[in-house]
Amino acid sequence: MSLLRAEGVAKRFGATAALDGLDLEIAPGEFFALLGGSGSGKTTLLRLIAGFETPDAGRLLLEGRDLVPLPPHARPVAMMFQSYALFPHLSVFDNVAYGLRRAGVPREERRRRVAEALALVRLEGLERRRPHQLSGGQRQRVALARSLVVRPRLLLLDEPLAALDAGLREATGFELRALQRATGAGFVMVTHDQAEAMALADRIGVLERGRLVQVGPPAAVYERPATRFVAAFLGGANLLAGLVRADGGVDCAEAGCLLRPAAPVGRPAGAPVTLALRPERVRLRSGEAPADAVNAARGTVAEVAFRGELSTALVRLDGGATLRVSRPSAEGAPARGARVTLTWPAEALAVLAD
Ligand SMILES: Nc1ncnc2c1ncn2[C@@H]1O[C@H](COP(=O)(O)OP(=O)(O)OP(=O)(O)O)[C@@H](O)[C@H]1O
Repeated sequence: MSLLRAEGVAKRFGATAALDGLDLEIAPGEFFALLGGSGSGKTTLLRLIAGFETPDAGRLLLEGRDLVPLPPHARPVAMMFQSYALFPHLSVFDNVAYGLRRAGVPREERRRRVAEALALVRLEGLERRRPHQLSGGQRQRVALARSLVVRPRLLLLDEPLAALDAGLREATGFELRALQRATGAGFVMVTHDQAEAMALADRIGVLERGRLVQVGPPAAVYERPATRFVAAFLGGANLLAGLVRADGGVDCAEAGCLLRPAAPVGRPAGAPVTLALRPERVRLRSGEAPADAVNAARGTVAEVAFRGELSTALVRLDGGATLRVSRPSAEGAPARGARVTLTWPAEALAVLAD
């Protein structure tokens, strides 16, 4: 059975459809990341699952049980807010114990479970401190302990790493992953950071204007984006437009060559189609390709940007399109103005649905 099941969930605020008939299934123990731009409905979905909002239509089931009639505290769900929402006047211990006290858990058990939760997030010894006496990373861990101490079946995390320094984010991300495995709870994390979502989650879902436009394992969504929005949102794919030929190839004037994807295009001859091509799948070599090349375009290097491990080159193709090419900096950067040939494997071309 799925842990969480959302069926046709809709929520409007006045004229705004924050969620527009959303279907989603989360498996037990899954780490799921919801990605989307500002205002796409990410927080609204979390608030509906937690019970802070009521859906206008649709169903929300947790382990088969209807969540909607239950008040927030009766749901086996916890939510960690982006701001952490710690009580400033309470100690770390009392912040973490809060949910247990409200649920009427006896004092001894409360002590034991708070100690367990603080050990889980490695905060032993800081029980008596107040939130203002902690670092940002420690405050984040108090918020995590407070969410986990009630042993939720599902933990909702709204931008859990957003308030941390860049340096802390990676380490804290690994910790989140380990906590998720240790507790066995399902995690649903909201983020607008695509790299973070892909690094942490078993599956990601991309929200666009209140609809989930694609759901799948990070590598699958990244390699095979379904729409222009997903392609652009996840790491800036190159988009190439062309016309389908009778033999299944795609004439692409802006690339100045024939595109031949490995998978069937699935459109009739003469139909327009757009293909996505990831910058790191493009190979760059100096010199000219033959004029009738397939999956090989000629162009001139317009810009080169060093980005540490990788360098990105912008190559203006003779057909007019500009392609982003990224490759390990260790391979050496091409010179600006150099004539180059770009090639890519057929399976790197993903046909977009729109
Ligand atoms: N209480 C509310 N009253 C009116 N409009 C709201 C309310 N909550 C959300 N909205 C609107 O619903 C839409 C979705 O908002 P939501 O907060 O879910 O987006 P989000 O994806 O979490 O965005 P962000 O990344 O900026 O937090 C937005 O257009 C927002 O302005």
